[in-house]
Amino acid sequence: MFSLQLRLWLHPGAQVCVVSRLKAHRLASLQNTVALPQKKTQSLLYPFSQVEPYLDRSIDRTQFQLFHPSVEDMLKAEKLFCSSPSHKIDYYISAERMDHAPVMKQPEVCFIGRSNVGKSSLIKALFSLTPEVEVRVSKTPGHTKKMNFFRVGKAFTIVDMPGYGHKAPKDFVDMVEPYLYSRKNLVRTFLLVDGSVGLQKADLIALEMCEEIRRPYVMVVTKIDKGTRGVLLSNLMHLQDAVKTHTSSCFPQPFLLSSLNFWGIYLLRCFIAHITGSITLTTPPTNSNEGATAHNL
Ligand SMILES: Nc1nc2c(ncn2[C@@H]2O[C@H](COP(=O)(O)OP(=O)(O)OP(=O)(O)O)[C@@H](O)[C@H]2O)c(=O)[nH]1
Ligand SMILES: [Mg+2]
Repeated sequence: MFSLQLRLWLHPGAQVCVVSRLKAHRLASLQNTVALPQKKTQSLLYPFSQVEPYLDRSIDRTQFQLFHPSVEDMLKAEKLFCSSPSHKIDYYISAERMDHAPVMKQPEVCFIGRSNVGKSSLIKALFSLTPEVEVRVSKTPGHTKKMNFFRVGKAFTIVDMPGYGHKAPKDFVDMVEPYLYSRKNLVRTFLLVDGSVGLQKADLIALEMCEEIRRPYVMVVTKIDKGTRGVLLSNLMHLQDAVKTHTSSCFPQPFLLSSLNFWGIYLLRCFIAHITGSITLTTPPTNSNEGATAHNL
């Protein structure tokens, strides 16, 4: 543990992160978490470890841990989320319609889900090492009204989408569907589901839409800090069942996350860095599906 910390300080680029970190949440950086007790670090880095002991023995754990990078790989990914003069992270532009969306060559990932599910909060947590990048969140559903594009240097773009369902913008479908169908550089869609309430009717419609589009997408279970563990487990099992029986383009591993506590943020940073072809993993993925990068999609 100690030697890892030492190596971190010797890591090139660490300086840049330190400056941004002064203002950021103390858990925003993986470098701070390695000093925590092992169990706490484990649940921050691999949140599935929080629910795993409560799963029935008959349940296969493999699908929950297909993407299970090393701490070194997560550190490599984290560097991408630190802004520097040669690697600028910024809010770029907002678009109300697909034909207003900027043409970009970098691989892109987008976040969709019901209004209030925590899309903007998740992006804010991803960018917490660069607090000067403003991502607006609100407890009022329907807050994000446009597609907001954030550039991560020359590596990739992250798009925050308006939510569907309650108080969704009227033009939600006209805005988001054409984007999901035709955006050329889109390498992955992240479909967020609230872990404290589970799959809702609107989520099932979104799932169906993603299946129709037939582009790779990934489920993210948000707000795992909220509600009881029993409720989370039952919602997770239901979701896994839906993914198994009703999907063919969905990555079998759901990403468990709390933007509030930073659980799962490091893992997701690493996954994004991997699928956009921005890092090479030292530990090869165990499943060919998620081994696909921006270059071979
Ligand atoms: N407990 C808890 N609350 C969260 C989490 N993520 C987001 N929230 C809260 O959920 C509310 C909605 O968050 P947003 O990130 O604005 O949700 P959104 O999906 O972007 O919503 P729209 O822009 O309206 O579509 C805010 O009050 C957040 O503080 C989480 O991981 N845990
Ligand atoms: Mg939002």
